[in-house]
Amino acid sequence: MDVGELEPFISKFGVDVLRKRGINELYPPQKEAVEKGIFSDRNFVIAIPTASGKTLIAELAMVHETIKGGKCLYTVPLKALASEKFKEFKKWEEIGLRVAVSTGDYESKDDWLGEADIIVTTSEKADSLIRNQAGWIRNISMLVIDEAHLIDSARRGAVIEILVAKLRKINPSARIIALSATIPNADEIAEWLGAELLTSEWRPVPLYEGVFYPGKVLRINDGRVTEIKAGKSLESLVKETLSDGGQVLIFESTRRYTESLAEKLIPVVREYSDENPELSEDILLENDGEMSNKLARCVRFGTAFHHAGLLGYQREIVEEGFKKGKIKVVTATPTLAAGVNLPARRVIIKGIRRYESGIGNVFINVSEYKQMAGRAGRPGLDSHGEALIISKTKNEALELIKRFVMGEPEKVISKLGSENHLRFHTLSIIAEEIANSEDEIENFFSSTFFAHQNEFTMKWEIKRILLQLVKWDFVNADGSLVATEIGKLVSKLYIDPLTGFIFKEAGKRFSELTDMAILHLICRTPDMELLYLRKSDDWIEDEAGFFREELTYFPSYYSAEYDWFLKEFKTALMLYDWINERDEDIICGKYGIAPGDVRRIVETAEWLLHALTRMFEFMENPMTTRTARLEERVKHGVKEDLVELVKLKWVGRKRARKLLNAGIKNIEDLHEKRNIAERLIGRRIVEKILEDTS
Ligand SMILES: Nc1ncnc2c1ncn2[C@@H]1O[C@H](COP(=O)(O)OP(=O)(O)OP(=O)(O)O)[C@@H](O)[C@H]1O
Repeated sequence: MDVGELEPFISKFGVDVLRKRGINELYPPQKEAVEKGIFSDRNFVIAIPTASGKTLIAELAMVHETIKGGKCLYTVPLKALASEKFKEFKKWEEIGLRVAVSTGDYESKDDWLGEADIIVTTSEKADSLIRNQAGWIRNISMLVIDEAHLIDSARRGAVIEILVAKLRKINPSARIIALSATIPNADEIAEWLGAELLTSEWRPVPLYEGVFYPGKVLRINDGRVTEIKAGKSLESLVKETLSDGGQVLIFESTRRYTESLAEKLIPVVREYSDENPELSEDILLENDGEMSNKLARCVRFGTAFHHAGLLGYQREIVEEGFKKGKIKVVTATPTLAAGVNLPARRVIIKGIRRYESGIGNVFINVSEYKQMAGRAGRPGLDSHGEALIISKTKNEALELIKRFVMGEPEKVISKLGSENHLRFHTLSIIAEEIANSEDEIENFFSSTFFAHQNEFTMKWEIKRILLQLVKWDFVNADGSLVATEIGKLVSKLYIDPLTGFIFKEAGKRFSELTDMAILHLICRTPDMELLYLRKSDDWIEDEAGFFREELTYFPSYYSAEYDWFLKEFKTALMLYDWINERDEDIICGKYGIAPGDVRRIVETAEWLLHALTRMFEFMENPMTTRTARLEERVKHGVKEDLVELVKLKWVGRKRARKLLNAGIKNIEDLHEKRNIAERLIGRRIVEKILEDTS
């Protein structure tokens, strides 16, 4: 179908936008979506393979919707994906559509979004906007859920269901379009949404799947296995693709393996890659610790590793470098398959097992395998993509074929039933006055996917949770259910009610706490990501003993909570080192983590300190100024005297300290003493700082 045929729905100018992007013909599933009524007022579930043009189907529907005067909300699971989609959708501004992205702080209404036609955001942010009663939410006439199969995610899935249920309450006529990977029970999701189902196996680049064992590749085509001669090692597979002008993406099970493999492949890759001195230098822009240096060395010679320990800007450099062909091989943990669009001609799955504590090595899910394999093949560049699982022997290879290549992905199962999700969302629907009786709460949950999948009622769970919320003073149950003022605040802050309760109790009991005690307090909440305890972490106990008198809680050595407490304390101690300007590399070594972990935990701590400050403020606790100051220090990882300087982009804690020691306190000083600054932190960095502040 020529895109010209879309003119009645997206206007002539809309068609021009498509053509400018090089899109002249619709892909078969896109054509089917048009024929099935994507421009009608029906809901849709679109479950088709990766890169087969799902996003474009939603874009067309949204453009049509906004031309009709509607307003669209496009939700994604990750902040990084929101920016990616925002950049893509901005092309529609050419025809006058207003596109916006919002992933910022919770507890804001973002009123400026009222002006936008298409808003891209994470599911959590969308839910928080509803909680903060953003008026424009009522005008949303279309909700697009990207990666809807993530309803299955234990941590992030529940909010997707809640979002749908809330939007249906607020605006029953709003359309819903769910985009999903291919899953066996897409029909169940479609039934739940009362939606038209579109499934297809079509791919823009054909995908060959297979298994490698030394000397052979077994390729599966239409259920038949063909033996193909191959080299003896993973290196030979990489060489083969590179010598043919392709790129390789390799999945490994742990971060450590991705790093050592990327390094090991340098001698193979450098034969086929130009050196990338600038990219390599850029990797060290904000951090020059051990991991960053390792990555810089790899990137210089055309390989890279990609995992959650990298800093955000380093991940971007790797992704862009790979897309531009400067990086030929990326070794990644499975998180990359779920999040980023980074196709390669050959995908190699080396880590087909994952370590589960208490169980040992287990196979990954078939759906995870399919996500990874689906990354093979770059549209327009490769005639086909190839996904290969690495095995040691022919027997193992045959087993892997049966299990993964021929296997069916797992069904999507709702995770809303767990107590923490129910507690979190029950308070919110009471606070937002969506429900004010037990029956109404039950009725609300009955419109979720969980209720669609499960016959039993949630009556008893809801009763139990209500008792708890009343006991914590977040809900008043005299007559109809009403959220108390502090209960409303907890809901708007987007924290678990249990976190709210811990903060409230601390606010009642204490009017003076040390930095360490406050950091430990936030680490006691269920919203905090805790560090693991390693066998070599005996020293944590000694350190905890040292701070014993300051802490708000210190269980007995014999209690069941003691080990958990040590994890909380270890995390708090890491934050304490961070705000006292301990070297980041030393922190990483001391706690067994990478810079990306430090930043992730810091970001969570910052958010929780903000929530704590808001609650203390509400309770008129005198520690409010102290917790607010601590929030700033945690954000930048500095002692108090550096807070101003680190607000400049590219000025981290180390650079700021060097500058301050030389008497440079702000941007004016930097201009004045540019020569000194360049000597201290490097010419390129100073240039970047001045560029970004001019
Ligand atoms: N009809 C088309 N003709 C040419 N290119 C297209 C067409 N439709 C989509 N594309 C391009 O194909 C690429 C992948 O499309 P898109 O991102 O929509 O796939 P997707 O199914 O949403 O992928 P994912 O599963 O990763 O979310 C994009 O670069 C997009 O611009």
